[in-house]
Amino acid sequence: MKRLNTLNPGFENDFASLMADRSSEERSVAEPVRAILADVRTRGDEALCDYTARFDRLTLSADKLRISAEEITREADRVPADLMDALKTAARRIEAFHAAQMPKDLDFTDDEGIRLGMRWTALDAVGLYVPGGKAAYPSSVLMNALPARVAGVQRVAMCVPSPDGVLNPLVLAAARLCGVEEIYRIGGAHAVGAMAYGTERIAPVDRIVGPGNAFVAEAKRQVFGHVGIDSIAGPSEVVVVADGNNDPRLAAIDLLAQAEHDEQAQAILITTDAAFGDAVNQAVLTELQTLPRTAIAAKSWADHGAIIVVKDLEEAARIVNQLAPEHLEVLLDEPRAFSGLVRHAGAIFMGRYCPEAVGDYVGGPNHVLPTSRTARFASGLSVFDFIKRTTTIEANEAGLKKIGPAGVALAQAEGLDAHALSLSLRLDQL
Ligand SMILES: NC(=O)c1ccc[n+]([C@@H]2O[C@H](COP(=O)([O-])OP(=O)(O)OC[C@H]3O[C@@H](n4cnc5c(N)ncnc54)[C@H](O)[C@@H]3O)[C@@H](O)[C@H]2O)c1
Ligand SMILES: N[C@H](CO)Cc1c[nH]c[nH+]1
Ligand SMILES: [Zn+2]
Repeated sequence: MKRLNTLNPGFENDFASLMADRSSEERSVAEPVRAILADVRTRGDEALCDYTARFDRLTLSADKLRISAEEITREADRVPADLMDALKTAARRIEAFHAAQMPKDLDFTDDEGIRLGMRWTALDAVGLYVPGGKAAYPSSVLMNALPARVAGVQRVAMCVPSPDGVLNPLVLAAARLCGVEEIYRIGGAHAVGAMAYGTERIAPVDRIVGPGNAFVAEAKRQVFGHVGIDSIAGPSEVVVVADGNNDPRLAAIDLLAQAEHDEQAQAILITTDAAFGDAVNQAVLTELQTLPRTAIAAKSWADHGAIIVVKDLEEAARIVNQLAPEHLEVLLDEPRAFSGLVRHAGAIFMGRYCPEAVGDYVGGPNHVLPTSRTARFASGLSVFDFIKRTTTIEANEAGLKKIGPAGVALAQAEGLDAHALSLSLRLDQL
């Protein structure tokens, strides 16, 4: 864990190295991922089976890549009723929030008599990545699949690894709840490659969405352009902004809630109170002694964790904006005022009773969020990742007469004579 204090002379250097930390890790997986993607493109299903044996310890033949309808039913039926109720509560809230996002088409005639429009169309085929290496993520099934369903996507395929061949009943129950039937038991970069390029058994999709580890995030980055992606939603991150008026244990647990996802996850505390920072660190070390996922969380905290002491909340906000974290938790009396200063964060959790875990499961907004400072330009998953726009222009003689001559002038200025003629020949007929 790094300790930083904005009053220390070396602060700028320390902070720069904290920010560089994320990108150096991404660079280290770029070459292995490139090789995996190239191999999947060349050898298709055979490569998928080889990588699944190597990384997930599961020997497969190509005809077993897809999880059968019988397996889905068998596993999903094993989920106890109370857990199904929890899943339905989450699904209801997530679906309602995403339904509220759906935009309206535009259709109007402007002052010059031209009818203009913009209509939204759902994508034909999307691929959902649901992580499953170090933990199972039924919640990510809901977060991926429900916006796709709300948007009206026709074909929804899903990849989820099953380490050692073990299927997760709740993951399959969540898929069934969302109407997802095309599910492949593969993960990692090779699953992303399969959905992007297609193989003998897996038809390619138009866009790949969903979170994953560094290999998955890098694979999505590399297939972008061939297919669309939502964002770089890699190893989890949280920045907790807290004054000294908090329970150090709660702040510590909130940091560990992200650290326990992955050794590469990053949890950062920013505080105006140095003594509180020390107390939180002590509480982290205490909690690590009993948390079941200690090995992962302790490595994340040791390698990527940080406590930054700032002189005031304005300084805290400036640092948050530079970090552009996936999640920002604001443990202050006036969280709304502070969040007004924040321009770059995937999602903000406001108030002492709104830990980030609310958003992971039952808040409603999506938990698939941009990491590695990409919240400077990217947003969390939403219905907008499953729809696209087409604009329309409709002009009659009167309209063309009004706006056509300006078009002719601009076409001639660009030296594009056929463009100019396309307009002027029609104008000449009027
Ligand atoms: N940003 C978000 O929105 C968000 C949401 C949920 C989870 N997450 C993150 O998703 C990740 C989930 O990671 P996970 O590991 O549990 O599941 P995962 O499915 O993302 O990754 C597991 C797969 O990675 C591949 N893999 C493992 N080691 C490899 C290697 N050395 N070379 C190539 N491929 C390899 C394997 O195929 C394995 O099945 C965590 O980092 C978590 O923080 C992010
Ligand atoms: N915090 C993760 C996003 O970084 C999402 C998640 C799912 N389950 C638990 N947490
Ligand atoms: Zn989480």
